[in-house]
Amino acid sequence: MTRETKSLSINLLRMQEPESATLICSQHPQDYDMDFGDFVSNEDEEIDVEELAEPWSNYASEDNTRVFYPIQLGELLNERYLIEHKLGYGGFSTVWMAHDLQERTDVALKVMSQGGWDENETRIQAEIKRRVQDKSHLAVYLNTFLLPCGSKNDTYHRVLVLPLIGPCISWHILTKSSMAARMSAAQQLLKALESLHKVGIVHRDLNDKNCMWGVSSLQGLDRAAKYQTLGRPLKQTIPFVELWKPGELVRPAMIPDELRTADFFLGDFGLATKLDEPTFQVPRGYPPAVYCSPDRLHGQGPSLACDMWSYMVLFAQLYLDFPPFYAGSDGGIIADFFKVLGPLPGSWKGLCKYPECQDSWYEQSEELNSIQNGELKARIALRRPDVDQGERDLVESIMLKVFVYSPERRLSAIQLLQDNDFRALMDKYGC
Ligand SMILES: Nc1ncnc2c1ncn2[C@@H]1O[C@H](COP(=O)(O)OP(=O)(O)OP(=O)(O)O)[C@@H](O)[C@H]1O
Repeated sequence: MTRETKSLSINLLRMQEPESATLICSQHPQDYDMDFGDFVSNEDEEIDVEELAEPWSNYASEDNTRVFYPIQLGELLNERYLIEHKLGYGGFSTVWMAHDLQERTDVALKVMSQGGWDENETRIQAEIKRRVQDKSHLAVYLNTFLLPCGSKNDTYHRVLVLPLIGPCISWHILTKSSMAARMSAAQQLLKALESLHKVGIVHRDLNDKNCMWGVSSLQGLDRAAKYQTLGRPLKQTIPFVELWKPGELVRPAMIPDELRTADFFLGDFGLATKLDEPTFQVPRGYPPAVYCSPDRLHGQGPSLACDMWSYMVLFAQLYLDFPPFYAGSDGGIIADFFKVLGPLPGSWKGLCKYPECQDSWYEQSEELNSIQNGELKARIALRRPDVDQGERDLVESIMLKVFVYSPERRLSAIQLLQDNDFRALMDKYGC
């Protein structure tokens, strides 16, 4: 780190912690002020960072599209946001924990890749901020700004300043959470979807990574205490790429269970679209196969009903610990739809995205329907042997109101929130 950066960091610390900074600086200026985590010191640590951080190749691109913005811990963005830790990354961004020196609060900065990938998300989030009445379960930006890219004046990276939330849905968290907490999350997610759908916005990418619990505020903690809570950042200079500015790969923070709140949020609106959007404005893309509705996999366009299918996969995951359909079986996810829900509509034959689809999966038969209907029941019983048959029947009935091939016949978010079976299950868990 250069002398200039070091003195900037000391000044920043003074701004952040006016009471104690002078004293700490004079006591341990080197140990304390410059503490932005540890560089890897052996091969194991290097592997650790490589596995959990974004691939270094995301910082290099032959055609200059989708290039990530290199960032170092301790950097100050927009003269206001001090980068303190890493939170995660996606296909289009890195996400960092920063201390907002102006508001004296911690935020998440989603630093979008170059190449226009920010445009749809920013536009839709602005629309949500303007038009959605109840935004309490939607992770939308508080602010946005642009970072110029290198010496080129015409290129930039967009940054979305988001409320700090996380972690996302994972088996690890589900198995440690009460059923009441999981069902409350399912209800909050449905309310998030209802408020989006009311204004005609389709999310199009509902999956476990985009649904997150809240975190308690770290307000009042100095950086050392934050690192003690979230794990010290482990970092490595971005290797192999000739960068126009310094940058680091950083292992993401671990949000401890005690910090997780009962609030639940839907985020990542990168693929979201308005129903009345002209086709050229609709970004291409699908949710991961296990969350994707069968109509989309057979060439139909996005609709509110495709979000509802993805929602029901998440509801099932929250209830059963796992998504209800398996993409790994022979023939992929379509084979599993056939196994669980029976033959797909005959009119979809030949339209599937996947070449392994068999024509016989589209042939209607009463006998197959009755056998296959037992499969969902069996999967629920396998995953939830601890609950009584009455509750398992209720859950199956809820799932079958949305796991309907025809999008027109799927219950909407508003209908499901008012549905007697859904209400009965939520009431049982005090939601
Ligand atoms: N507000 C937030 N607070 C804490 N962590 C966040 C926040 N937003 C995103 N993250 C973390 O960063 C990761 C990447 O975010 P996000 O999915 O929005 O990025 P993306 O580039 O749009 O990804 P994708 O390729 O899935 O579209 C998330 O999985 C999550 O771990």
